[in-house]
Amino acid sequence: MDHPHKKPNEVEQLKSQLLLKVAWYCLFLHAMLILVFLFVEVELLALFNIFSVATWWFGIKLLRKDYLSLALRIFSLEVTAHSIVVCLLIGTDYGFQFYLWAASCLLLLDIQLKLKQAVSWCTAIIIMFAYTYIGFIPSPYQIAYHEYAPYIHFLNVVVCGIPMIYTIGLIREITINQRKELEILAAHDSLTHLFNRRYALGLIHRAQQSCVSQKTPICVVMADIDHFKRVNDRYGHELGDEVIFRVSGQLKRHLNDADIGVRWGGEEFLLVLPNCSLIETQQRIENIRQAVEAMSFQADDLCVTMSFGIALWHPTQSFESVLKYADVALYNSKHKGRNTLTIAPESALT
Ligand SMILES: Nc1nc2c(ncn2[C@@H]2O[C@H](COP(=O)(O)OP(=O)(O)OP(=O)(O)O)[C@@H](O)[C@H]2O)c(=O)[nH]1
Repeated sequence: MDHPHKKPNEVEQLKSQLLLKVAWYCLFLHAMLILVFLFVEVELLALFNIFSVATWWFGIKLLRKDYLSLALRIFSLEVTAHSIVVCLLIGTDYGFQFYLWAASCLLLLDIQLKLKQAVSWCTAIIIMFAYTYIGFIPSPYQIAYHEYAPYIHFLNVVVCGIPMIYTIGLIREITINQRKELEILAAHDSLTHLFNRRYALGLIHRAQQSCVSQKTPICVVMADIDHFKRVNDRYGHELGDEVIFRVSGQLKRHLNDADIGVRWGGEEFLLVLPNCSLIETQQRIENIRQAVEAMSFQADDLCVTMSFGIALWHPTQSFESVLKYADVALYNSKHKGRNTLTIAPESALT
């Protein structure tokens, strides 16, 4: 069984890789801080930073083993505890309280944490940040080189700002990518990557309107793989799927950018060819027919052919009517013995 903290998908993998870089950056930062605190003679904090380096090291190990959520919680806890301890010891002059903002960002990246929980924790951390200005001064420590406090403060704000910008940027990137993926999934058939029926209807409508306004022809083609049931029965469903996939590949190869290729049903396809006359359509479909017939498969004796029904879409016709004409023409192709194309007689109307 999967560990509840184990990452589930590709997005999380990307997040994990990027976080690994941040974790290394933090590990080196804490290692540097050991020297800084020794230099300013706050040995207790130097000691705490050794503990921090060990925590980041452990977190990196967790990330490498794909325990992203657990690693994020440990990082966030470390950053929170560290900021509070530092502020308790040396006050807020040095700006270490800003690491509490970075801790919140880390928590927000943990998608296994429910939004309510994440927001509650982050709110608590930010309240703690605000409280450091009231309750954590004056500093009990007399620090050497106190005059450098504003510069360290400045540096800390910059260093903390990076994870914040980074987190928001990462969330933005993930959201954009996921939206693109969803759009593609919603528009396409998963086996053939042709448009699915529901999405294609809008495209077809727009293409037809554009052809009507430009007074250019548009053709509708129904295409169906011949005796496909036999392919499934004889060679199995898996090879049947491969046939559908390869046939779709041939269709796509012969379509232009403006054309619309749709998986209309199981082994049935709809092609809409804007700005294409009946003669041109006939020629292009004949090329597809020949290309499909010429395909070879692992099973040597398997020969795949397709039948087509072509209809010219007159501006006054509805989509339903032209589809019916193309469908009847396809039926006629099947009736004629298959592996052929038929033009709907209604196409001759002007
Ligand atoms: N492998 C596979 N088979 C499918 C898929 N979708 C539909 N089918 C099968 O396609 C077959 C279609 O058969 P029919 O409609 O009888 O038509 P046909 O055998 O192609 O005969 P004709 O159209 O008359 O040449 C059915 O057996 C369906 O189960 C699919 O996605 N994958």
